Amino acid sequence: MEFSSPEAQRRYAELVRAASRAVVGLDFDGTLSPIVDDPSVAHIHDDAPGVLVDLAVHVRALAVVTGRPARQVLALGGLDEVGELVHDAGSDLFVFGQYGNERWDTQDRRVRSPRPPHGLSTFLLGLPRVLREADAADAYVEEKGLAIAVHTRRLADPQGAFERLLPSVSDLAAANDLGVEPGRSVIEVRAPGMHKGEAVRTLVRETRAGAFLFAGDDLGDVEAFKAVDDLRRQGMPTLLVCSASEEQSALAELADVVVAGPEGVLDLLRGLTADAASVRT
Ligand SMILES: O=P(O)(O)OC[C@H]1O[C@H](O[C@H]2O[C@H](CO)[C@@H](O)[C@H](O)[C@H]2O)[C@H](O)[C@@H](O)[C@@H]1O
Repeated sequence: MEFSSPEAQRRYAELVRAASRAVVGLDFDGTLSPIVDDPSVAHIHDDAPGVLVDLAVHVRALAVVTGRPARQVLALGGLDEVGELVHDAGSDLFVFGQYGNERWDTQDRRVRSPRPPHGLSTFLLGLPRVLREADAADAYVEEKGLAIAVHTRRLADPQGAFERLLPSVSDLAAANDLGVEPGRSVIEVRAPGMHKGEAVRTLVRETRAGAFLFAGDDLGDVEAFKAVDDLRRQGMPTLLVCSASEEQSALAELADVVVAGPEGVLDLLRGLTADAASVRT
């Protein structure tokens, strides 16, 4: 684990001392789940359920905060079962899906979801022309109910296709009152307004968190990082963790700790569990 500064190392020690009041917020793709070509089979890392349940004994709550639909991440992560074990350990598991538009938690156990934004069906009708004109007709289009994600990872030139598509997909989104969320070989189109930072604020309010760790890997996590940074400025012990990849470096500059992908995230959480246990005894 590589701290960005001595200050960051001190922040980790503060978080350990405040662990019993801490919420641990985790992105899914690229953080709990290794990146794969086909988004429909991006299962949680094999070790993650056990690591989360072990950590649950020491913290106030765990949360998965993702761009995925909540039902899909519950399935890919086996999070219903993880939630039962987390609950048995005396903690709670929250799932914020679609960048905070959907939610599920171990108290309620139902997915709460708003209606899809009005412009989404018109956007979808115009999308094939935009894909053809950007020479990306074979891009994979993931329909997520509240959003549409255009994936370039499986094209011959993923980055080139991404760059050709971003302006025209953004124009079509704006014409339908929608916003864009660029990510790792993906451009997501969804209603503007909600983001992962709002999920962080909701978690703090509902759990009365006294400390916060957030781990993410992509641009969609920047708002969560900003919300946690606000908490830090108010005096709360916090830690920002970047699950590093060669594809995206934006979060590394903002993080206290940079770790090597999901394996590194799980190692950090194992360390936090051990350190929090030693503080309790
Ligand atoms: O907020 P996240 O949990 O990081 O989810 C963001 C989007 O991730 C997914 O796409 C990414 O993961 C795929 C599977 O590993 C990969 O093929 C793709 O290139 C990545 O961008 C997902 O498909 C989206 O729906 C999520 O919103």
